[in-house]
Amino acid sequence: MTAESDRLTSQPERLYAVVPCAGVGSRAGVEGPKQYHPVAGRPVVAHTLAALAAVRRLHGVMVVLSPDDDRFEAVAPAHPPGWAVRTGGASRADSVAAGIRALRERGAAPSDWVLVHDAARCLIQPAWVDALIDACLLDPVGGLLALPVADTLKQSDGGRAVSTVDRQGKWAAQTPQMFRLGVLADALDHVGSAVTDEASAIEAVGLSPRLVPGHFCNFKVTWPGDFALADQLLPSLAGQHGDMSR
Ligand SMILES: Nc1ccn([C@@H]2O[C@H](COP(=O)(O)OP(=O)(O)OP(=O)(O)O)[C@@H](O)[C@H]2O)c(=O)n1
Ligand SMILES: C[C@](O)(CO)[C@H](O)COP(=O)(O)O
Repeated sequence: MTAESDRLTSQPERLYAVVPCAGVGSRAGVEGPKQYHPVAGRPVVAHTLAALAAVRRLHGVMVVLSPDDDRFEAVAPAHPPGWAVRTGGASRADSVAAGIRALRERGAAPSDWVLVHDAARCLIQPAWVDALIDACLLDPVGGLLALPVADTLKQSDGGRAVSTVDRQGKWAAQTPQMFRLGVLADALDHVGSAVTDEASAIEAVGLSPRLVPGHFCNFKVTWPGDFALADQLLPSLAGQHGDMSR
């Protein structure tokens, strides 16, 4: 750990990140898992980890890899030993639960905060993570970066629009998503593997996560065209860390 994180050990509650990095990227159309595909000169996950490493309030970043991952160490040689585990599961929720268990084994407490961030959201900027922390640190539940839906929403059937869905009050969830470690662990245990984000698990136990406006560039690399878009955006984002506006 760094001198900065040593200083933080005197704080009653610590903040940790869990980075699920065990997916296969079946929609991305590239060879191998998309988190290792290069964008702007580095693998996707290397950008993600560099941004999180610059968030000074994070005490540690736990990366969850697939059991057969043989690329991580070469891609992130500076990542602290013991802070990457090969216990990723069949679903994202399983991988996140494994990351939380690994944090517990390294001394994290139920009252500590955990910020879960997709390895595949490689455009994340430290200032956006800090904005989430600032908004959630005093919140009784925690919350997530998200964007109000800007487009008209269609319900489809067989490739045709059959109705228009009211977009009022609808937000698109991003990551990081920040909750108390113990509450999140129990919620994930309660809902099982099928939920696609942490907020879903928290909602399922009757709590309402805070929605913190994110940035449209914080998209998840999902489709083949997303690599080229990330390539173009990453260099220009690096210079404007403080700007959450669009
Ligand atoms: N079993 C899984 C599935 C996903 N993830 C991670 O969760 C994040 C978001 O998931 P997604 O974009 O759906 O990744 P993939 O499952 O890799 O992609 P796809 O659904 O296209 O196969 C990614 O960083 C991915 O590596 C994970 O750790 N474990
Ligand atoms: C967590 C997430 O990135 C929020 O948008 C998303 O839910 C992941 O979903 P996926 O089904 O793994 O793509």
